[in-house]
Amino acid sequence: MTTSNRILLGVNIDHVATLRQARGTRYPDPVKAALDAEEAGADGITVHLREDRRHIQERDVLLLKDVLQTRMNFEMGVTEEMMAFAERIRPAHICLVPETRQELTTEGGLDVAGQEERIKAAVERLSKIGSEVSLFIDADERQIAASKRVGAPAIELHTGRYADAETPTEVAEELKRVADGVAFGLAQGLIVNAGHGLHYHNVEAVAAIKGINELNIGHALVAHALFVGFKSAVSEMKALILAAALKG
Ligand SMILES: CC(=O)[C@@H](O)[C@H](O)COP(=O)(O)O
Ligand SMILES: NCC(=O)COP(=O)(O)O
Repeated sequence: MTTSNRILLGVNIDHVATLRQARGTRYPDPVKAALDAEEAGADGITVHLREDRRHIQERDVLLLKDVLQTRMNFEMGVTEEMMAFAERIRPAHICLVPETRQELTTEGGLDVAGQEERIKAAVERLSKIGSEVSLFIDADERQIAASKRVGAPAIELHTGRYADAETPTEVAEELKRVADGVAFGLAQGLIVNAGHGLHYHNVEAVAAIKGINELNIGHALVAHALFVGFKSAVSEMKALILAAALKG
């Protein structure tokens, strides 16, 4: 199997909206952040419309749909409300994620293997609107094989455990888990993306894994943007991942 050195950067703008929602203001506008990200080299824009609306709002998604020059990756829980909204906006990409209201962040991957019929129905329904559907899962062969069986063309491997690993041994183990997941996903004929918890100090090892199509990165990028501006934060991240992919 041949794999290229090309790797894409999807910029997740959720946490620009988190700052706005903290005060109920009109600023900072995630739509402005998305346009700046595109100018700085983002290959796509990711938004997660959470059931509790803690950050991104419908208004953001509707505006982005009209103004993005690249493509939207719409992250959503598998609920009727979200399915109907996705059918209305028809994003280029949809990533199905697990969601619980109380969680601090997305704490693990979607259990595709444990609910194949339900996820298969969702993938079929969303594929009909022309969206490329991916499943946000742990780097686990059982979940990857199930993702293939339910007909998803793509997966996004959750890198949170790698990002949270503390000792060098844990980091190496978690990185290997992601790399093995990428290889297994590619062998199944899936498009393999990855993301969650990646930042300027841990991203290179993941970007160096051969065959990853896209990394979705948000929280660290928004945090860095506070100090260097959104465009610089995106272009620095893009340069890092491209260099790592070329070396890897
Ligand atoms: C699914 C995913 O990994 C991201 O969309 C992430 O969920 C965004 O941030 P929060 O989990 O903090 O809402
Ligand atoms: N799917 C992962 C994502 O979009 C970004 O996650 P994070 O960088 O905000 O942790």
